[in-house]
Amino acid sequence: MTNPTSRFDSETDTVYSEAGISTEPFSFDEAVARVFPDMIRRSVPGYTTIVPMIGLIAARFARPGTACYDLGCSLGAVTLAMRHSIPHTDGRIIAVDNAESMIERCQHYIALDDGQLPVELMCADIQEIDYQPASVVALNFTLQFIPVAERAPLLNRLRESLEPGGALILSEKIAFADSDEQALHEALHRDFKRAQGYSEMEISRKRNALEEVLIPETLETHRQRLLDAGFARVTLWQQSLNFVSLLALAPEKDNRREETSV
Ligand SMILES: C[S@@+](CC[C@H](N)C(=O)[O-])C[C@H]1O[C@@H](n2cnc3c(N)ncnc32)[C@H](O)[C@@H]1O
Ligand SMILES: O=C(O)C(=O)C[C@]1(C(=O)O)C=C[C@@H](O)C=C1
Repeated sequence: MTNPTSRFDSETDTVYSEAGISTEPFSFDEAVARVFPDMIRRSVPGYTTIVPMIGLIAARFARPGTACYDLGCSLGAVTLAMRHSIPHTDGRIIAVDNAESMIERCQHYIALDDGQLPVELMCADIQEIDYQPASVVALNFTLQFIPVAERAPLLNRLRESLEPGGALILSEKIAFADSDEQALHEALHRDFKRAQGYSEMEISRKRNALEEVLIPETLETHRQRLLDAGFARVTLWQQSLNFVSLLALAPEKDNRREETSV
């Protein structure tokens, strides 16, 4: 299949250029949605590899008759990757985002797509919806925008909605406990953005805008939170600089159900 990240017709991201907008905190508004494919590709090292790989991972874990979630779906890149990799059509992908400008565009791309697996779009807060029995849940650079104290309750609920052996894919920008390592990764990420054509001003403005909006945590914090939520195995399957993706697997046997049934 073609890489879903190349399906989107995107304008060049000039949101933080001279001609662009100001010093407001970052938000997923109309201006961002319009340039989003270009913005995320040029800001997140590894993004164009991670998206089709999530399709492959979903194909291994998706079970007929269950839901696959794309949480914080933006324009639906992960939804399309899953839709074209999952071999069955008995089930559905539920794609959720609380930004109207994203969901409207996502709707457009799903309508253009010829995949057979049903897709349901929801404009909603992923913390507030009821979850259906699921075999795959993807959070591709979404949890980092949820307030830190609310991350564990959300992951606990997602773990509960997963079928035995189900998979949660968590991609995040991470922080480092060691200040020298943190500084090194920040410098390398800045180099990456510069190599993608962003100016010093664009890089600095976006950094300021994201300051209290995107809160990165360490890899260890993410790993421990997933284990605490009841995942049986957590494995790092991708890292590019300070951007990682983890695969967390629900236990094959649902211990909690067994405990309550005796
Ligand atoms: C970095 S983007 C995700 C990129 C996307 N998953 C992809 O692979 O292209 C983060 C998305 O999460 C959404 N988001 C943030 N907080 C949310 C929440 N509480 N509920 C639903 N969506 C949320 C934002 O609107 C945004 O579209
Ligand atoms: O950390 C940065 O500088 C980023 O630009 C990262 C990031 C992300 O990880 O979501 C932030 C906002 C946009 O959605 C695209 C990329």
